[in-house]
Amino acid sequence: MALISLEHVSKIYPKGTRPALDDVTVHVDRGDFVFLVGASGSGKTTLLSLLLHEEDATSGEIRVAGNDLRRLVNSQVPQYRRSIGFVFQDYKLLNNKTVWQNVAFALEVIGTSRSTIASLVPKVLETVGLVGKENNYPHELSGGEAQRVAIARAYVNHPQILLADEPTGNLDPTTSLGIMEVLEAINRTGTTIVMATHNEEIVNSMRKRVVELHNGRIVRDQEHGSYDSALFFPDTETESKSKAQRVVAPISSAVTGVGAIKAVEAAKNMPEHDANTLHAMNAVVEAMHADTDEDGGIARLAMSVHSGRKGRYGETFKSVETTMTWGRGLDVDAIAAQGDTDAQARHDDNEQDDAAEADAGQGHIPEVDERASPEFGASADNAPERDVQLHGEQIQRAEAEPPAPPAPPVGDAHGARHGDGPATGGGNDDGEAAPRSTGADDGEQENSHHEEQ
Ligand SMILES: Nc1ncnc2c1ncn2[C@@H]1O[C@H](COP(=O)(O)OP(=O)(O)OP(=O)(O)O)[C@@H](O)[C@H]1O
Repeated sequence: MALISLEHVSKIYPKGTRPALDDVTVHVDRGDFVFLVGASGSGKTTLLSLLLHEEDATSGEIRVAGNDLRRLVNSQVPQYRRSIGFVFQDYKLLNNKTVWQNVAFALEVIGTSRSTIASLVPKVLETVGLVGKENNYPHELSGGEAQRVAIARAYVNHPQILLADEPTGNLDPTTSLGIMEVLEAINRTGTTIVMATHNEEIVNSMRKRVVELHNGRIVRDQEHGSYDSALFFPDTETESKSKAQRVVAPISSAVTGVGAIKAVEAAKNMPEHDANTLHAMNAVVEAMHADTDEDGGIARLAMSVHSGRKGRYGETFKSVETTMTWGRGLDVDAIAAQGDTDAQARHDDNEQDDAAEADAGQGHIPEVDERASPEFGASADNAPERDVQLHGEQIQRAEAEPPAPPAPPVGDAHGARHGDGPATGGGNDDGEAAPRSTGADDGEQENSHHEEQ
């Protein structure tokens, strides 16, 4: 039985001109790690919002851990959300609380005893590499540290599902690597992760399952996908280099040096659930120490980061300020001002180019990287035209034409592969009581995930 199951789900917002999600069928098994990719506006956040029950589907059926979300009454929603951890691009930390208090708060709101909180919080902070930052307030943290607090808070009660919406969207590549290591370790302990991302390099390196949305429809569901398979292995030389990288596998982490946790003693005298959570936390620590990067995803990502990959991926590793044009946390005014400056610079350049072309007698052909630069937007919509792989078919996108129309959704086909039919009955599908918290209902988060921190 799938842990998460969407059957013919559509979502039309009141002011929407088209469905944000259009007949989406997808199943996620327990323990999966799924990347949700797609251009801005393709429906990734909407899908996560439906899973969190922040929004209701217009039609279709959603079941999460045995809960039929259509039948969830308001009073059940907080309890439901406690079985799901979520992490957002802009962290959503409580600004008037320290790192320690932010994580502790997620436990306080579900009635965890003080002694258990006192035991758990240091361990989860150790797990995510934040020892020494316990008393810092959010404004005294780097972006990577803030995101690790958010992950600690989302994970402190060991949810069976972790949803992440662009968790590395505001972070530089090296910091993102540390975040991915933590998420990977959490996933290895059995937590199912669904992560929406625009980050090509992460998706390409990790080679987890990739579900791609286009205009609200699923156009790709690939077991070990990349952001764009045709791009990632454009030729055999690149592929063989990649294989060589996998053998080297050095891991540089922002979260190494975490000490092993002696769980057994600490778990004595704890309520059963708290003890389970502590054990789960230890499992994450062990997973990170075990260095069992079995499929080499973290190693590949580390190699990409440290090699400062150039060429087609060059834009990915420019500084975050110049690449993350989709980032919600960016200063729009500054970008607009920069745009004016850039426009003037382009105007000046064009005048020079025109003069040069007149001399040379040939047209100006823009470089690929130039068109992918921030002035054009680095989103998939504006990415350089290229061959794309949809449903195993090679589709040639014509230069300067709009993106190819979406292929028919593959949700049904995938459902046949993953689907076990809709869950029946209430409660978790494994018969366990739902884990109690993730900080999902910690007041600030419940309001809206568009809220500014
Ligand atoms: N509250 C809303 N009301 C009306 N339309 C909405 C609302 N939220 C999202 N939409 C629309 O639904 C579509 C899908 O948006 P969504 O935020 O899910 O996309 P996304 O893939 O997450 O995009 P991004 O990568 O930019 O975050 C878009 O056309 C968007 O304008």
